[in-house]
Amino acid sequence: MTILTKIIEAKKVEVARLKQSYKLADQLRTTPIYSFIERCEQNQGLHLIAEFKRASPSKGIINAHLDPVEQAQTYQSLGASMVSVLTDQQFFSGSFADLEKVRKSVQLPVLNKDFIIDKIQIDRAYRSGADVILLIVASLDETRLTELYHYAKGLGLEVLVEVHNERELEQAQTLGARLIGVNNRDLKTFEVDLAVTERLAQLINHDREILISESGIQSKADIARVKQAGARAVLIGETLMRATNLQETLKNIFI
Ligand SMILES: O=C(O)c1ccccc1NCC(=O)[C@H](O)[C@H](O)COP(=O)(O)O
Repeated sequence: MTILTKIIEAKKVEVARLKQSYKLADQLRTTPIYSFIERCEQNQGLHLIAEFKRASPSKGIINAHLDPVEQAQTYQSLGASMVSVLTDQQFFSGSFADLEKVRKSVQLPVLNKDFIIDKIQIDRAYRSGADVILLIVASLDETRLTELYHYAKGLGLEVLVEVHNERELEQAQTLGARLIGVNNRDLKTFEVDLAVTERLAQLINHDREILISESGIQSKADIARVKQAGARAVLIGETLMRATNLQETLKNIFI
């Protein structure tokens, strides 16, 4: 069983529990939706999506001690255009409490990084203050992907559709997705290869689609490479979570 399959199996259990316990009326959204797409349209430069991620299946514990609010505020002060928050507990040591705290502490779009397979998770993301949700093409059949995509859009959320190969990219494009995340990490083998961004970038309609290069970005050379390929944003987690001096790290790698 691949790690993605394991995560999705665990999500099915989580969703079943959520359906028993989560009442929509419990928590209404009061914050406005911050648009990441508008930011990209207003500023043609390369955007940073900075991630809060304590742990991951490929790396184990990355940094268990950081405070999500301090980290997110530092990301904001250093010029990030969006903060990504992992909310999966079992595999990434994240939580919706992290997301809610981050939402309250920054004036930036917040991406809910999770493995969404059901509308109820979108309701929870929306009510927790997320502005953008992630849909991973590899983890959904076409009908469910389409249903979840339109459901989220109907709530006013933006949707980052994540792909790793040509077939998945075609599905994202058929949906009409504007935010397309190319994951450089193969979620079956954990192998990271920036050539995935370079390859798929050639198939992107750069006039309408916003290409986000995700995972494995560690250096100025990596950023230059994906930018050269046509990426409009980079999503960086581990490199920022391990940095002892975030300002220095970003100065050194971000162009
Ligand atoms: O990071 C993992 O090990 C992982 C494993 C299985 C599914 C998803 C996984 N990561 C989620 C992500 O998309 C990354 O956190 C994100 O792209 C940032 O990557 P990085 O900069 O390499 O931390």
